[in-house]
Amino acid sequence: MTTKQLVGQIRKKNSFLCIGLDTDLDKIPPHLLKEEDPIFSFNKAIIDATNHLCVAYKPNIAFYEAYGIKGWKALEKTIGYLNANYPEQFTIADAKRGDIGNTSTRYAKAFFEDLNFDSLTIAPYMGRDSVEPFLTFDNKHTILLALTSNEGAYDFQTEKIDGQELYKKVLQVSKGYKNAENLMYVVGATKASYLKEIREIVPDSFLLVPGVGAQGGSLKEVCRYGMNKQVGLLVNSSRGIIYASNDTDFASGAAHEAERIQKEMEAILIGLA
Ligand SMILES: O=C(O)c1cc(=O)[nH]c(=O)n1[C@@H]1O[C@H](COP(=O)(O)O)[C@@H](O)[C@H]1O
Repeated sequence: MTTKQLVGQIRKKNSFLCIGLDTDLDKIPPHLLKEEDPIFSFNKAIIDATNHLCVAYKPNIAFYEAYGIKGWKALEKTIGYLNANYPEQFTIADAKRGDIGNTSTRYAKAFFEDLNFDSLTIAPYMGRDSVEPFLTFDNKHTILLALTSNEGAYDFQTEKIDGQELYKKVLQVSKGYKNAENLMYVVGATKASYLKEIREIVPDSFLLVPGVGAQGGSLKEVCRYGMNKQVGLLVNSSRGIIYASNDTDFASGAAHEAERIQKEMEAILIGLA
């Protein structure tokens, strides 16, 4: 999907919500465990109930790898279902990969070609030659971790190197990578106070912002400094939406919570909030 198409969807739906499919067999409604593929059944019901309220889905790959071949099959079925039935949805494989160039190329093939995701999260730590292989794919997006939502972000990301915080260096240096127009960045919603300075470095890039909902980040705070002319934000909530209800009404419970966030987004977009 092109960035222009993504922006078109955001405008059409008045939503920049990304729903995280962090599907955990210990948390899904127990009646689904009798199904042949409980992970896929859960994801399908959530997607069918919420797709009109969001513009993106983000399966976190750890939740699938945790179940071995069964989990990987459920992931394949989920991305296949999204691409076949809701091709307007932007899909994010949250895998946080990145390795020497030769290996990164294989990761890129796995997620962009074999599974056909629109985008993939990548750790920037190994530098230019670990990131550039992902950037060579047309209309595929590489989402680089800049300033993450967790406490450990303060261990390295905010530390200064030659007078500049590491996360700022990641933003600045990566702008010079070949095909850098295919880059987006992760900034945690819990780090909203940093967004003004982040926007000074990457005014036009899309930001994936996880950390509202279960981690307590504020949507309003994120929008105040993070939004740009094309909106430029994908705000993710996983547990807060998909586990809003743990009963037979789980899909409508998820839709209800997604709608609550979408309405808040709509109010911000039309300037009421
Ligand atoms: O790359 C991510 O998506 C990510 C980066 C980050 O800084 N913080 C973060 O929480 N995430 C992911 O976003 C999701 C957040 O889930 P909830 O806290 O349940 O909404 C999880 O899949 C995390 O792995």
